[in-house]
Amino acid sequence: MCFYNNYKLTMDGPNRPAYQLAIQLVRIGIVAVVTYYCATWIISSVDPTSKTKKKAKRQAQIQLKKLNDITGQGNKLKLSDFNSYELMIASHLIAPADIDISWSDIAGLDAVIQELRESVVLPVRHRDLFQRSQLWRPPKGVLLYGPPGCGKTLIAKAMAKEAGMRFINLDVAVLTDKWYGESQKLAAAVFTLAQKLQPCIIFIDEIEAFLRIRTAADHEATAMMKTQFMMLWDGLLSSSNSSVLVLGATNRPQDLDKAILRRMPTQFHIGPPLECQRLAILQVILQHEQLHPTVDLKRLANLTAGYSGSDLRELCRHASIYRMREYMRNLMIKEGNCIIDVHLVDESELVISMDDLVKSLVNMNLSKVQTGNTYLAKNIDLD
Ligand SMILES: Nc1ncnc2c1ncn2[C@@H]1O[C@H](COP(=O)(O)OP(=O)(O)OP(=O)(O)O)[C@@H](O)[C@H]1O
Repeated sequence: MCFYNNYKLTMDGPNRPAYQLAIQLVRIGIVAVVTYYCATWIISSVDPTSKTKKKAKRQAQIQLKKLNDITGQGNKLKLSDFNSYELMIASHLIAPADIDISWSDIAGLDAVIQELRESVVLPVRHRDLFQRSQLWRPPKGVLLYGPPGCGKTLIAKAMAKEAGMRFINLDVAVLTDKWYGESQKLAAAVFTLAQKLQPCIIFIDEIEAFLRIRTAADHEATAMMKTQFMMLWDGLLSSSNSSVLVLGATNRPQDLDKAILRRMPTQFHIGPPLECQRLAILQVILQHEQLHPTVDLKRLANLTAGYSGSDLRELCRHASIYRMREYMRNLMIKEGNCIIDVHLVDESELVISMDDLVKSLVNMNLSKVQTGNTYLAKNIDLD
């Protein structure tokens, strides 16, 4: 008993503070973990971008998986290789296999296509050969400029597809995050992501909205972001082994900062289509449609001076809808309000006629005149 008491005294004596200390440490640990999770939860519920970030992460996951499905085993991309800013940008990623545009979908721009194939696509596809000379390397910046709806986005996508390049369709609104500091991190992420994914195109539509001439009225954060964007771009320019291309499209090249124009030495004007180009565009748009023998595309091309490719597409779409509506109207008169069996649809009655196209043209001209776009008001001889 005496021995036990002595033992307890000696063991409890020195051990007691250590035991207390251990208890304290465990308590501190628990409080730290609880505080961390509470703080994270509060920050994420207060941060209005947290939902967007989660959504972007999910989207990025899908896109990266798609890329992995077509990449070799050794080059698999892992979600953990990217930080949260890169994932925000990766949600705007398009894999070449997902691009449904090829050169054959673009009409009337053969000279531009030829030049882009030789200056950008070939050096990317035959990298080893073109690495031999500094002067053969593809440009790091290309600018497509011209009026809206004339094929700039089509060219960008077809180029990415043919060159097998990953395509970041940069949504500038993502970069202009109102949370100070975020914009710069996102701008940096655009380039680090592109480097990780190369060969890669960073496509910036309406680039003038983002990189317009710097003025004293610029917000400090915007000015810093622009400067940083240019610095990162310079890093790209000085790197000899990166296959990243910044491709900008604009309707207002005069609004672009001179420093940006200097970084995009290869520039192409995609102008309003001429008559022969309009004919080629109409042929491409209507290539899979059934046309009545009365359809005269040459005449239509002549009547559509001032129309962009996008206007021509709208014209054909409306004509096709008129045909469909007329068919439905006649059917309703004949059959009453019944559900139509698609197998019994008489295809010959859905053939687009010249009258449908001219009717669509007259209506479009009218709406253009009403909206002040009078250059399209060409008198149409309906006979
Ligand atoms: N050269 C063309 N060949 C075939 N289709 C064309 C052509 N140009 C335009 N189109 C049609 O017009 C649509 C819009 O073209 P696109 O988006 O490339 O224009 P854009 O120049 O990028 O316009 P924006 O400046 O408004 O972005 C295309 O989806 C296509 O249907």
